[in-house]
Amino acid sequence: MLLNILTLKTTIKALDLYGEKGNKILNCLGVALVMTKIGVLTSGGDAPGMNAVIRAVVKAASHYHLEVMGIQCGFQGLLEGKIHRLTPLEVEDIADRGGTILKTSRSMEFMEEIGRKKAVEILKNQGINSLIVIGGGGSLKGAEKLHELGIKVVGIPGTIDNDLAFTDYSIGFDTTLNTVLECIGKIKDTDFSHDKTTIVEVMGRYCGDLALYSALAGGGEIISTPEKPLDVNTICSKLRLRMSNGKKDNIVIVTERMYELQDLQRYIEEKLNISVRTTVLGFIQRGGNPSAFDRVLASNMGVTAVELLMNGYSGQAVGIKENKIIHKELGNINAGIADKQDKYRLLEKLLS
Ligand SMILES: Nc1ncnc2c1ncn2[C@@H]1O[C@H](COP(=O)(O)OP(=O)(O)O)[C@@H](O)[C@H]1O
Ligand SMILES: O=P(O)(O)OC[C@H]1O[C@](O)(COP(=O)(O)O)[C@@H](O)[C@@H]1O
Ligand SMILES: [Mg+2]
Repeated sequence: MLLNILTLKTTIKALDLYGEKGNKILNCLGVALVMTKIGVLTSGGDAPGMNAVIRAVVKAASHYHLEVMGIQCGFQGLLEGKIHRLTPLEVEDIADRGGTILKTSRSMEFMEEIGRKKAVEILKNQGINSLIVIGGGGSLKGAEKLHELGIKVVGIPGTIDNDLAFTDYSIGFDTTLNTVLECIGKIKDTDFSHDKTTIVEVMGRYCGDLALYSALAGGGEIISTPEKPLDVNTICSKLRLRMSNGKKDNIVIVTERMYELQDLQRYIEEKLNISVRTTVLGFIQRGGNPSAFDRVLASNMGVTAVELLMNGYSGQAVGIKENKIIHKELGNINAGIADKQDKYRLLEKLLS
């Protein structure tokens, strides 16, 4: 009997019937499914659109007659066995909600090999043989390590930072960009009224995309990013030039972690003899309803991840390149932040 099941499974795979049809055939014969339970977790900083991915995963799995187990609080929750079944009904109305219904964490315990081995044991005990990890670069590194330990894993980029070179967009980036632009628009109203200059600090960790795309969208005139940092004197000379051209209210967008903001503000005030204010946008940037773009992207990536697992893939990350959904080996994605020279060149033309 066992031999027959194995033969049947091999035939199903060879005929590319893995997935819905394959499971149905096995189901009819009363045989264990090819892939029964998929685990899903969100990890690292939350990002708008993570819920839309969870919905897509559960809905797609249900479409293919598979079960999804939601793992709460990221890798840490996995280590603590916080696992429950996610039904399609539970995820019916979550696509428009910010944050993550599964909650998330940064786990030190999972950084250690011993922690990861414990995680594998817990997954096996729960009968979870496939896992979808939604998170940023660190989370996808963790996913890769689980794959190396024998778990079938697919990663989905979910981070507001957009700091993963293998994909043009990570889920959450578009929503956050829109939030940044909305906030800057409000700051501009008051800056204009007072002929004031404001330094706006945006998130991004070590990636300047939120600052860069904000400026491209008309949100700010001077930007300083980890990829193209400006020293304080260059910021002052750019501001001086703009003021001599008659522009008295100016926005300077900087990526977090680059400056002591109080020092930067004081330096500009003293050097140019103007009044400067600083606004750190902070966690406002991470919350809020996901944009339509993020929701559609999330749906696309969530369904793709389920189908990849059904087709026997593991150790893959789903991404989007030139408007096409792609997948790439997790081991090959962490090459750092994408080169955005073309975008910086575009910006130069918009600011002159
Ligand atoms: N090199 C790594 N090996 C294993 N797990 C990792 C690694 N880097 C990060 N992780 C796990 O992923 C979690 C989230 O990573 P972090 O970098 O904080 O956020 P993000 O994934 O959103 O970029 C970490 O707290 C840790 O549990
Ligand atoms: O939530 P924390 O731990 O304060 O971390 C703040 C960091 O998280 C982010 O908001 C998102 O980063 P990740 O997606 O890599 O977790 C960064 O922009 C920021 O530097
Ligand atoms: Mg990150």
